Parts: sequence; C-alpha cells; structure tokens
Amino acid sequence: MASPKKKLQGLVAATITPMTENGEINFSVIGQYVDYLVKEQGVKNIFVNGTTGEGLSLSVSERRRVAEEWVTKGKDKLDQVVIHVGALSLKESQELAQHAAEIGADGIAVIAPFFLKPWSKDVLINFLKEVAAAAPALPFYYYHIPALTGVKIRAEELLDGIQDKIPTFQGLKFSDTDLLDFGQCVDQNRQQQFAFLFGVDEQLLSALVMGATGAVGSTYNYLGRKTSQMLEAFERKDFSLALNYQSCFLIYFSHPGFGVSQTKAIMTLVSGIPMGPPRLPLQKASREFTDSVEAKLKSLDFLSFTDLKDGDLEAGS
Ligand SMILES: CC(=O)N[C@H](C=O)[C@@H](O)[C@H](O)[C@H](O)CO
Ligand SMILES: CC(=O)C(=O)O
Repeated sequence: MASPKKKLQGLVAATITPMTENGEINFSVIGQYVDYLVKEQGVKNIFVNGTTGEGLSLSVSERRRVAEEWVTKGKDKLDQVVIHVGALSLKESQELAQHAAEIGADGIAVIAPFFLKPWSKDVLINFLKEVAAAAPALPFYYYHIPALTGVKIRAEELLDGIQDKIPTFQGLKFSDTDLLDFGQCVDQNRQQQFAFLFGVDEQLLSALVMGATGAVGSTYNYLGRKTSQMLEAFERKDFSLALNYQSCFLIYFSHPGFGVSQTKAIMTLVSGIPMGPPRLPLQKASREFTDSVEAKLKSLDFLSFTDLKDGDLEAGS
C-alpha cells in the first residue's frame, strides 16, 4: 500500500508509450526514458497512460504492463508516478485503480467517461467515486479534458464539496483553456490544499498567475528544463523572461495539428530514444513535419539541445 505522500507539485511529464514499428509496446526503452527525464530534463514526476500515452488506445492488459514498467523502472529515481485509469467501463477502471495500488503507484487520475456520458455533476461524481473506492489508499485526481471527452461540466462545479463524496480527492488536472473556470477552482478551494495541475502547456504562464500549483503535459518530456527556467523566472517575478519562454513554446510547439504523433516524433528527435509511431487511429507525423521541427530546433539558440543528432527520427522506425 502506498505511504502518505507529499503533495504533487511542479512539473509532471505525461509519458509517451513507446512503440515498435509494428504497433507493439516497446517496453525495452522505458528504463532509459526514466533516466532521460530525471537527468536531462530534471523532471521527476510522471503521468502514465494519459492522452499522450495513448492510454485509451491500449488494452487493459497493456495498460497494466505499462504502469508496472514505469513504477519498476522509476523506483528510487522518480518522486511520483500517477497512473491514469479512466475507461468507458467502470469495471475496467476499477481494475486498473486496484492494480495501480497493488504495484505501488503514487496516485490515480480519471477522465469522464466519454461515450455514454454523465450529463450532470452528480452523475459524474458517482462514477468517479466508484473508481476512487477501488484504490482507497491512493490520492485521486480528476482529469478535466472537455475538448476530448465532450463532458463539459465545469471543473469549479465538480469540485464543490467533492471531498465529502471522494475522501481521497487530492487535485485536478485541468486541460482546458478556460482560465476563468480554472481560477475559480483555485479560488474556491484554497483551504483544501488540493493540487491544481494545469494541462495546456502553451498557456501555463497564465495559469500560474491564476494559481496553478503544478503542470502535467506532453512538452515537459523534452522541454522540462526550459519550462523549469520559466517557473523560476515567474517565481523571481521576471515576467518578461517568463514570457519569452512561453512565447517560444507557443510559436514552435503548438500549431494546429500538434498532437500525440507529433509529440512522439519530437521526443525521438530530442532525446534520441525511439518512441516509434502512434497506434491507429493516429497516424505517424509526416516527414515534412519532422523535418521542419528539426530545422527549427537547430535554428533556435534558445533551444540549444545538446543531443540533437541527425537521423534520430528514423531510429527504431
Ligand atoms: C490534448 C493534450 O494532449 N493535452 C496535453 C495535456 O493535457 C498537453 O500537454 C498538450 O499536449 C500540450 O499542451 C501541447 O499542445
Ligand atoms: C498531457 C497529459 O496530461 C496527458 O497526456 O494526459
């Protein structure tokens, strides 16, 4: 059973699930990936099997094995490993929650079910509560991502009184651009010590102003160091420097169409660890995309990645 943990804060990398060219999970590079995050990016918290990890495109048994591998390889290296256990089937979600507790993960997160949807706050809470109850010793995070789930219940509304229903509730991963909703979540729950983790990397600076206590995102896989510098600039109240960092991410890493396939390609390029293609229905990023990102990375002094090597994108593919 998990021991009481310190609050989840700072940067959390939403891990990619590495795959081989024929679409199988490439477990063999996860150990190396952990070392890369810790040593090269200074990131020691991870969020596994979420959007970036294609969690909903994996089978339950694959999700269990991926979670196990990250927990095992992260032991004594990572601070916290949060497993996303959301699923359309309550049973599957409970199985994954219980499994996360058994393997010694540090927390679980759940999205709203997105096919037969909960249409009210109370119904959504009822679902989340049943999942949380399957892992009663693990901190529970609600993963709010309305653009992908289609469940648009405001997070502020959901949080109102949530700990009465879900005693393990510890925080929110907020992946939406509605900073009013986010700000109200923070403002109305100040006493609760929740983690308010922001999930739109391109907007993190604005979310810090609104009171974010941390961030979960795909770009922290390869922009962890740079984002830490942005957080430090913000702490020092050097807002123009902080804005320089944020603008750079805005321009180069979040144009329309930026998604999991592109994240896999960029991470392969920057880290040298082969992430492979995404699984269907996603398609591998185009050669044009990867060429243009590689050129941008090289041209940007700001992003002086020391490990940039030609041809890395093709490694493992
Ligand atoms: C939809 C999606 O994947 N959102 C991620 C986290 O929630 C973000 O980390 C984005 O990947 C990132 O903000 C880049 O657009
Ligand atoms: C980005 C994020 O948090 C996820 O991949 O779920």
